[in-house]
Amino acid sequence: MSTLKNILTAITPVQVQGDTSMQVSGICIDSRKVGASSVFVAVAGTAVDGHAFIDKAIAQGAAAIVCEHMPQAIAGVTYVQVQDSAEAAGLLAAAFFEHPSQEMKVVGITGTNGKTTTATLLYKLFEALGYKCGLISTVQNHIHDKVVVATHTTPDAISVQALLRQMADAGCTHVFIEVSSHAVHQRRIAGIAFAGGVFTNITHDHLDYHKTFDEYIKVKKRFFDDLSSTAFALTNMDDKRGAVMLQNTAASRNTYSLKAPSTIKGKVLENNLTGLVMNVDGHEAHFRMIGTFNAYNLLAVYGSAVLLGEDKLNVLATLSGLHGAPGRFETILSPEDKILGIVDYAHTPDALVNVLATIEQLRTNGQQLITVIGCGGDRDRTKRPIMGQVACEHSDKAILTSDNPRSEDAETILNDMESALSMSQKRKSLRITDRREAIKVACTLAQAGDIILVAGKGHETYQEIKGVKHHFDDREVLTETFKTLNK
Ligand SMILES: CC(=O)N[C@H]1[C@@H](OP(=O)(O)OP(=O)(O)OC[C@H]2O[C@@H](n3ccc(=O)[nH]c3=O)[C@H](O)[C@@H]2O)O[C@H](CO)[C@@H](O)[C@@H]1O[C@H](C)C(=O)N[C@@H](C)C(=O)N[C@H](CCC(=O)O)C(=O)O
Ligand SMILES: Nc1ncnc2c1ncn2[C@@H]1O[C@H](COP(=O)(O)OP(=O)(O)OP(=O)(O)O)[C@@H](O)[C@H]1O
Ligand SMILES: N[C@H](CCC[C@H](N)C(=O)O)C(=O)O
Ligand SMILES: [Mg+2]
Repeated sequence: MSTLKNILTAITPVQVQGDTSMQVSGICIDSRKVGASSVFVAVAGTAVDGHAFIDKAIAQGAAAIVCEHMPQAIAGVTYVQVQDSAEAAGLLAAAFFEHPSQEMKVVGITGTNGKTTTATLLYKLFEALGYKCGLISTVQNHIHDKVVVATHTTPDAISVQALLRQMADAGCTHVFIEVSSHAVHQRRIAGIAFAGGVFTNITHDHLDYHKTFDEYIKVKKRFFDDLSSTAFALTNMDDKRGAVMLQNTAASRNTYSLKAPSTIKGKVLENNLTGLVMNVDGHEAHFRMIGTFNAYNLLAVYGSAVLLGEDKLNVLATLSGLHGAPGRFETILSPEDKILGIVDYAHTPDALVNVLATIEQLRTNGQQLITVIGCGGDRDRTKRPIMGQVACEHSDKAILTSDNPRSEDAETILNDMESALSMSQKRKSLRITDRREAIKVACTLAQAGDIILVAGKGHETYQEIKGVKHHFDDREVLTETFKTLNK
């Protein structure tokens, strides 16, 4: 427990009205979770404005309210007016939890694709090197060896500080955290002292939220703009926007690439279904990760580890034996190895192009590729026609199906996916709304030697339809179907 006065030292309020000497029991951005003596921070969201719930928070026992606009009548609690309550929520939570990030080395990974893979590999690498580590990722969070369910890629400002406190108390020395663009924009990361920031890439996604690609770039860049001079920034120079990320950062500037000039240079020497052979920073190494896109993730991991002070050769030797994150290029062979199933989390046009290009490089003459793909509802609509085209263009057969329709009508999403298909692309496509059925049809069509890619959901173990999450796991469905069809 701390006093309100104590935690207020973390921010510069516009004004404070009322007593600040009381003990506070927690910081809350959701009135529904407010308990006695907690501080409610009213944040304007995308759906509603938290300021509308101030009375409810007071009725539930809030000791203080942090807000951007002072209400007309002030009742029995302390009010703290701030410029930006989302930012204040993070800073106050960091102070409430006694700045856990300052006790560890916290590295944030941002970019459209590759965050989970890079963060997970870093976590596995540093655990293998003998450190106790934390991982905050889309798939799951880890407090050393304890798994904590993940609800977001980057948790909200309060949850993330609570998680970091648990990590510091458990003796973690390093934390690897995915930093989504939503998290930067909503200031979920305010109050985290980063030891490093990594940029993977930026391509089409989330334009429903950020509206324009320029805005999306600016938000990602802000993460680097906010790094301190003691931190490192590491960027991918082969990405068009890689250099921009470093433009205004106070952190040390470091770069990696396969093509452009950079401080950490890599070269792919071999790329096949067993993994990659690369030259990394002058040393040859074999990795279990598949595809050129993973060569970038490996360089980001290697670079971060070296910038954190680890020995280069030790890093490469340890990294060599590691597998990536679940649901990323996860292979499932049918009984007797007749058909190769690949489950991948590609849910952006760029990720889909990359994974299909990787399969194209690896397949041999005569192997047919059948792709099963859907697009999520309540997310960027403009990526749907592109993903439909990409799937048809790079596959022998594309089965367009549902992903997580969420609140949307699955048929509307499929109409969007089909809307830009050319005649020849249409001829290659099938539309099967039910995802289980779509996977079954793919398995029925596949002949011995063929490849089935099931993309978009990766590690997910549910399908969200109209607010209900039904159990669904692409890997399970593929495995079961292979068995029942005896393929
Ligand atoms: C679009 C989006 O990012 N929404 C996030 C946002 O919610 P919001 O702005 O819609 O909140 P709101 O409902 O308008 O409410 C505003 C405020 O009023 C409060 N409130 C609301 C109701 C009430 O009764 N009382 C109350 O106090 C809310 O707690 C909130 O503080 O803030 C919430 C609290 O942090 C998040 O849970 C929520 O994530 C939603 C569920 C979500 O699906 N987000 C996705 C898009 C997301 O964040 N994805 C990224 C990864 C993307 C990627 O990399 O591919 C992620 O980091 O997970
Ligand atoms: N460096 C990369 N460049 C391009 N595509 C990649 C890269 N790494 C992975 N991918 C593709 O993107 C998919 C998602 O990868 P990953 O989960 O690591 O990304 P992410 O950034 O964490 O995604 P999310 O935004 O959902 O959190 C993978 O399944 C793969 O198809
Ligand atoms: N972090 C991404 C995940 C997308 C996964 C895909 N299966 C979907 O539901 O669109 C998002 O929230 O946009
Ligand atoms: Mg992720």
